[in-house]
Amino acid sequence: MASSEEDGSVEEKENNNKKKSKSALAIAWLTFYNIAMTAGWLVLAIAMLRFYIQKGTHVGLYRSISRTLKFFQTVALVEIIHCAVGMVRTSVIVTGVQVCSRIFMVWFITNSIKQIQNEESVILFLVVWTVTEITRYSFYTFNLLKHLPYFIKWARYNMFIIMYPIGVAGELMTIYTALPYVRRSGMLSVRLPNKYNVSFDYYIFLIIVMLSYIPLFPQLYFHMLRQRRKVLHGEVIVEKDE
Ligand SMILES: CCCCCCCCCCCCC[C@@H](O)CC(=O)SCCNC(=O)CCNC(=O)[C@H](O)C(C)(C)COP(=O)(O)OP(=O)(O)OC[C@H]1O[C@@H](n2cnc3c(N)ncnc32)[C@H](O)[C@@H]1OP(=O)(O)O
Repeated sequence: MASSEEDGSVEEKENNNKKKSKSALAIAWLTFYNIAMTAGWLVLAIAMLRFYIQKGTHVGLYRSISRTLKFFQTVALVEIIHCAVGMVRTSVIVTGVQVCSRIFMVWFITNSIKQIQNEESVILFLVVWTVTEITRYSFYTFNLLKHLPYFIKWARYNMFIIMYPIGVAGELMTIYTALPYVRRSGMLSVRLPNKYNVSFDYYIFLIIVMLSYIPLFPQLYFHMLRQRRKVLHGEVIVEKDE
């Protein structure tokens, strides 16, 4: 009896150790990930600033930073995995919408439609994304290291109030500007007749994407407002299953 109790406690200890080492591994990974992402977005910020100071114009800025932007924004897909495996306490859907809409903007809008790369709206969302991501990833890093300066916490849960709508405005204006080029070129569209008997109109798809901001964006915005109340004002929020 005593020995089986002992066995039980040894097993329990082992399980606890496993859990501990797993979470330590997760913390190590997240710390590395957040530091790398903070650095990546800082590199982007510096590159954009240098370009503008040297050239005195935003024309050509997107092209000069596009590789770095594509790399770091695409890597953010990992965040969906973080949520899916329970490494972070965030909804997969909320993160999925946030990350996929960014990936879509980068790869299927700005990267694919060269004519719009010098639009001011592109610079608008790029600047907003960059400021937001430097704040967000440094918030996660310092939080994991348990040395979170209040101004970073404050910035993380206040700046989005203004930044989110500005970023969304930049994205929507960019898609809107892209519409005539997409219509004229017929890019990424599949016309009938073809052997698979399917058709796809990228122009219509973009209009649907723009419309989908109406139901989706408020959900992300209200999610952040709830996070703000929880973190800054200590409110206990009962989340519905998302
Ligand atoms: C195929 C075509 C698709 C087209 C779809 C079109 C519709 C799109 C509509 C939406 C448009 C969005 C546009 C957007 O791109 C515009 C902008 O971004 S503008 C710039 C302003 N943006 C922001 O401020 C972004 C705000 N959003 C976010 O921060 C996140 O992305 C979000 C997932 C929305 C919220 O984050 P989260 O729920 O994680 O909140 P918290 O930060 O408070 O964290 C919660 C807990 O999780 C821990 N956590 C999360 N991630 C990490 C990490 N990487 N490392 C460590 N820890 C992490 C965090 O610490 C919290 O833990 P705890 O609760 O234990 O403290």
